[in-house]
Formats: sequence, structure tokens, C-alpha cells
Amino acid sequence: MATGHPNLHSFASSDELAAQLRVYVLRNQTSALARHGTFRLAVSGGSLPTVLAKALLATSNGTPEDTPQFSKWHIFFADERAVPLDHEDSNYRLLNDELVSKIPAELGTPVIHPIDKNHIEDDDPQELADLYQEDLMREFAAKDSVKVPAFDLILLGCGPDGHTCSLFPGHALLREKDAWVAAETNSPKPPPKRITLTLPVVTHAFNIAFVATGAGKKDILKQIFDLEEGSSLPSALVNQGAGDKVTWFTDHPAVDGVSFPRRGSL
Ligand SMILES: O=C(O)[C@H](O)[C@@H](O)[C@H](O)[C@H](O)COP(=O)(O)O
Repeated sequence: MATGHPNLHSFASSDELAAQLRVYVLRNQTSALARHGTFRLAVSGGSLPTVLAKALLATSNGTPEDTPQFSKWHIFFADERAVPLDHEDSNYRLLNDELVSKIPAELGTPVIHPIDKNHIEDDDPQELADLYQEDLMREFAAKDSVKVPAFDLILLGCGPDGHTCSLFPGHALLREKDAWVAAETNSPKPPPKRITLTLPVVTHAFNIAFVATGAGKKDILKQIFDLEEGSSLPSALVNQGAGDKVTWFTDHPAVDGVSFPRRGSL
């Protein structure tokens, strides 16, 4: 059961947002390394990999708390399109182009867990979802004997319709209770075939952050935070399921008119 309310922060510039996202991610790294010696995070696509790269590739002040220890990171995908890894729609490719390929050698190399369409013979995303779930089981269940994997951190975007991961409004996947990873075959946003973490996995993470910026997010954030009608939107369901484990990184245009009490710096 979720406790507390999500934290919503609104920053004056993309530089400020990136700086605070860095502090937040590295704080989660420190806690994760203390818990189990690795940092297991999941990321989504959209603008997130670019913002994350800006945050993490900035110059460190030299302290352990401000240094990404990438060799201890396991990076998973919160969702992925069922396309080859070198396809322009691939979230793996996006993350690699924006962040992973630019990590300086002295910071180490993260272990990436791709959702690789080349591993399946036909075009069935369910097969891909099953394979990814097996990957998660190897990573989480064997070590921790858990029913639901607990990512140290999940970093998400929020679409203008309130979707997050590849969980779309009104879709039956929002009611999935058992699977860790699910297939979407008819996404309202192209490409239609996708793989996504399910809501129970997202809300079970130690922490969850959304990055949502720009005036184009204003209406949906108003619905998610202010209006009863927003309560069944996928991003709102993450808020409800995870409570104060959720932190939103926004900018001023995105929250213009959103009446939510907890704003400001972290
Ligand atoms: O798979 C997708 O279609 C996108 O990755 C999508 O889910 C994206 O994450 C959100 O729409 C937020 O996108 P922005 O962060 O770019 O606004």
C-alpha cells in the first residue's frame, strides 16, 4: 500500500533540472550500492535519455556521492519497441546514442539489458516479453527470492495522453497483476508492437521518477494532479500505487496552473 504523496518539483531551466536529477539519481545509486552492491535501474525512451545524459555526463566534483560508478550499474528498459536494436525506433539505440556511448572509460561500463527482437524468430512481442521477464528473473528472483522485482530506480516519461512506459489510458494491460513484463500489440502511438514493465513492477521499485517538461505537458499534469478524472491515467496510477516513492521533475511551463503543494528544489 502506498504511503504519502508524490513529490513534484519544477525547475526554472533545463540546466537546473539536470543538476537536480543528477543529485537524485546518484543518491539512489548510493543507497542501492549500500543495499546490494549494484544499482539496478530501468529507463524509458522519449526525451528521457537525453536529459539523463545531460545529468550524468556533467563533470563530477570528485566525491563518491557525485560520481556515477557505471561498472556497478545494470540498466534495464521500462519499455521498448519490438524493433531491431539498431532501428531508429529502438529505445536501446536511443539510450546508447545519447548516454552509454558517451560515458568516459574511467567511469566504467554499465551492463545493459536490451529487449532484443533478434532473439525471437517470429514477430510475436509476447515472446519478447517472456524472454525479458526471464532476464529479470535471473537478475532479481534468484538473488532475492522475490515475487515482484524491486528496481532501485525507474525513470519514466509521461506522454501528453498520460501514458507511461507503454501503458496507455484505458488499456487492459493496466489491470495486469501477475506478469512482470507484458506485450502491447496495438499501441495507439506508433510503433504498435511494444514490450513494457507492468504497473505492479513499476510501483514496487524503491523509487520512481518522472521527467516531464514543456507547455505540452501542462494539461495532462493538471489532470493527473488536480482532477478526479485524471485518476485512471497510467501516470496517475503510478502516483497512487507508489505514493511518496514518486518524484516528478518538471519545468515551470509544464506545471503552469497545476495546484500541487510540494514544489521547489529537492
Ligand atoms: O515509447 C514511446 O512512445 C515514448 O518513449 C513515450 O512513451 C515517451 O516516453 C513519452 O511520450 C514521453 O515523451 P517525452 O519525454 O519525449 O515527452
